[in-house]
Amino acid sequence: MALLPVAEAQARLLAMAAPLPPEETALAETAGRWVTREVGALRSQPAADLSAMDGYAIRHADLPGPWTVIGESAAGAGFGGAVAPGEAVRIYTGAPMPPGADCVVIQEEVTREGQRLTLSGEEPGYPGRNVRKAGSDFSEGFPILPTGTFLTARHVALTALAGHGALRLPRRPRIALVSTGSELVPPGAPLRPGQLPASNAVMLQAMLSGLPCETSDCGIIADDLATLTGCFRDLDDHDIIVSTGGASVGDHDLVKPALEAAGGSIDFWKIRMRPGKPLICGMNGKALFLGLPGNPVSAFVTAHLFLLPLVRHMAGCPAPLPDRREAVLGADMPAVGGRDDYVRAAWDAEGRIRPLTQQDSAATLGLSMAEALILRPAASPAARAGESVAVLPI
Ligand SMILES: Nc1nc2c(c(=O)[nH]1)N[C@H]1C(S)=C(S)[C@@H](COP(=O)(O)OP(=O)(O)OC[C@H]3O[C@@H](n4cnc5c(N)ncnc54)[C@H](O)[C@@H]3O)O[C@H]1N2
Ligand code: MOO
Repeated sequence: MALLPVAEAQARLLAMAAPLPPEETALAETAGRWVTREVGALRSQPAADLSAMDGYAIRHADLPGPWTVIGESAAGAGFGGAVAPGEAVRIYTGAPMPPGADCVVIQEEVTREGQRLTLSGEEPGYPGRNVRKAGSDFSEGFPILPTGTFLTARHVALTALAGHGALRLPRRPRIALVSTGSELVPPGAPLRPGQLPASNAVMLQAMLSGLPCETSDCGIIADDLATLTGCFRDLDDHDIIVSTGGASVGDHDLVKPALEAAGGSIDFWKIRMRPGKPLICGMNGKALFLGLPGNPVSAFVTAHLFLLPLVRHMAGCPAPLPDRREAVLGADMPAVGGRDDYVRAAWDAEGRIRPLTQQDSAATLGLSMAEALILRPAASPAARAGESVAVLPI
């Protein structure tokens, strides 16, 4: 069977899903999610001309004073009247400018005796000095969050000031993680000969932890067709089912037959990549199904290239594929075989990218040291240090 190119497999996977329907999301829950419909300001900010400093609101034309203080304007409680020639209003940062006044002299530059105010230092240089004009940040109706915005703490502040208490954002996908393999036991559990701690589910949970999704670990399922089939059947209320292990061609690799026996379907299997070739993609009821290879490095690389983009896509991200950039190679690399090679690599002191020595797809120590994957397309000739290569930061 011909292996599917990575880009084609990614496109097919993303085409199988759409951003999930929106739900009302409290502002405190919006960071790390994407806006799928432009959001406009419900109010102008500031709503009125406000003082930017603590001092006295005056008319610039009255400089250099003196003035008679006729009242006070504090944030939340403005001055009821207007400022006439020769008058000043005590004012605080964030308080509304009284009508008639057009600038603020800061309190450090004036001397006050009773209601009499005189300039003792520097005058405000121009009309409008120390005043925030109404709408100078943004005006009502302004599109503060264009479609596709990735929401950060900065956007949350903006959105609150624009009058919103919540946003309608795609619901977070619910993801079920299934570790297949009769040899596996939970991390930290006692091991009998031949047993192995299951690392993939905790790794995937860590990879997904920064993304808007809900992850549940459905535990370890033995390599038994009936058990695995029952497990997959029970999970079709999730948005994404992710299994690890059992994706290849051995007699105990049961994910494909179990998915089919559960009523699911396979869309594609086997990708032109190393590691990660046996990746399975299909549907199980309404759930998207990703069968990642069991080898920890293969599971990591396929999750980086397929699972995380799928989650971002369902969460409304307009460009869900992993970041990719050019870097200078710090060491020679051999010619590449028939699959795109995702080589675990780290930056050297000169800022060049160097492949790590240990490239086995079961070697987690090498994976832990990697800072990026060098992408070497299938059939590439040998590359020399100093050449430019494509790199995916991880
Ligand atoms: N004859 C062939 N053999 C293999 C092929 C092939 O094309 N023909 N493909 C190889 C490739 S490439 C990969 S990758 C592996 C992956 O196969 P599976 O997805 O079926 O993985 P398993 O056999 O179940 O496990 C592989 C390896 O990883 C360990 N494992 C499994 N799950 C976990 C887990 N949750 N945590 C930690 N380690 C796990 C498992 O014990 C095995 O050692 O197949 C090649 N074979
Ligand atoms: O594709 Mo496998 O993931 O080489 O080990």
